[in-house]
Amino acid sequence: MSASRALLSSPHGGASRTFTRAPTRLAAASIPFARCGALRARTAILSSPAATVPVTSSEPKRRISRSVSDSAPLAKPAVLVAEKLGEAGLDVLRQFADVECAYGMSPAELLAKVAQFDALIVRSGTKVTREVLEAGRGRLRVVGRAGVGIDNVDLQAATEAGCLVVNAPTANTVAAAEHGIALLACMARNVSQADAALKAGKWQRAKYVGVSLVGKTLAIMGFGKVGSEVARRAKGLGMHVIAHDPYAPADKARAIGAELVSFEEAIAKADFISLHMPLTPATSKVFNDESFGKMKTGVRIINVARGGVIDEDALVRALDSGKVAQAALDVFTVEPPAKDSKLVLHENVTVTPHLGASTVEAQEGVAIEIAEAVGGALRGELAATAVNAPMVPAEVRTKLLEMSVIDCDYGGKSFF
Ligand SMILES: NC(=O)C1=CN([C@@H]2O[C@H](COP(=O)(O)OP(=O)(O)OC[C@H]3O[C@@H](n4cnc5c(N)ncnc54)[C@H](O)[C@@H]3O)[C@@H](O)[C@H]2O)C=CC1
Ligand SMILES: O=C(O)C(=O)COP(=O)(O)O
Repeated sequence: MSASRALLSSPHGGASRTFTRAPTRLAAASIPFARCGALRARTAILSSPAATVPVTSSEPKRRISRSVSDSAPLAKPAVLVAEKLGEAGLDVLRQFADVECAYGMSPAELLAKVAQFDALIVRSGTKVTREVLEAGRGRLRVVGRAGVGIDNVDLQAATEAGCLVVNAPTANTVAAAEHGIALLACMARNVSQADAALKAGKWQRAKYVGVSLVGKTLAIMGFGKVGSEVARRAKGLGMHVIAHDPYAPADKARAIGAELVSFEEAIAKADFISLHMPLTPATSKVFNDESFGKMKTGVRIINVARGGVIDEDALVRALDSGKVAQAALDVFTVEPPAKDSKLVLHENVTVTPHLGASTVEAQEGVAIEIAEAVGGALRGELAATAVNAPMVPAEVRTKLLEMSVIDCDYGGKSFF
């Protein structure tokens, strides 16, 4: 059985499982999905009509998670929320689960607790390691990442443990893009340095002459959801936007007025470079001594993606030499960074403590998005935002379910 199939069928089925299919659908029907508006479309599978209609005898008998029997006693699944989640999302979770919020746990506390839960919800501050997933083995079956980046979750270990990982990939896009633009503008005009100086009683107008954005070339590295929103906004500021993304379609870039170029061309031509790729083995430390060496002298760098895409020691060297004039960083290889971090303390560096997704609106959206995703995953539905199992569009899913009925009738095998 493939890993994804293993995830979608029950890895830990058995009589101890009392979260049964039909009752949880009733619970799902009581979730106030209507308030989720646009999120609903994006999580089509989780909230599709197929997901909320009562189970009928014609529906396929395969797959859905830990069915014991339709008459088995009901027990709500238990969900552990390890980092601050918006109230709206907690409300959604409480419709179908017993929810415990345990913010600020140490890794040891998380290890000790995780086995008592069916699902764990984290943001970027919790490392869901192999150890955590092993500790949860036997009960934990869903990890929800309330945000985009899943570099803090050991996906391989999750798959091996039969644990589905879902994220909330859309609700914080605009917040992250707006923060990128905020850092770009603040850096160019020395806002944080001038603010600190003035608060310290120094009126230093000559020291804090900035640079203009209009007419400058901005290279967007990673032209996905956030990168393309940054591009749109930068166009509005009169910047010339180029982008590098090995997987982005050229027509998507063209429609925004950005030109897709190679990595080398992007870093060589840019006055400003804004990073928006995920942290993966392929992107780890791609900004290093060699790549800084190929940039224009005086280039300015914004990072709202992940600290790990930059070799931070190399960036300090590039800042010290003047190769990089300024950097504006929301993310760091180790968070929080050391108090004596040369990078954070550098006078040409503007920093924020991983605030990209931290707007009221984004946090509410992310909380609802992840609560829906976790609910759907616990009900055994194909998750639209699964990151270690295939995503299946709602219309394709409907077709597959039809085929699955036929398949069940003729031999009992499942396509999922
Ligand atoms: N600071 C913060 O609070 C936030 C940070 N993020 C970070 O931003 C990243 C991007 O988020 P989204 O745009 O929503 O994700 P996305 O998946 O929509 O976009 C990522 C893009 O990067 C591209 N990419 C992959 N490998 C690449 C490479 N080697 N070079 C260039 N491009 C590459 C992909 O093709 C994709 O288009 C997330 O992975 C996360 O780490 C996201 C939201 C908030
Ligand atoms: O969504 C992301 O990738 C983020 O980096 C946001 O992180 P956070 O949920 O604010 O800890």
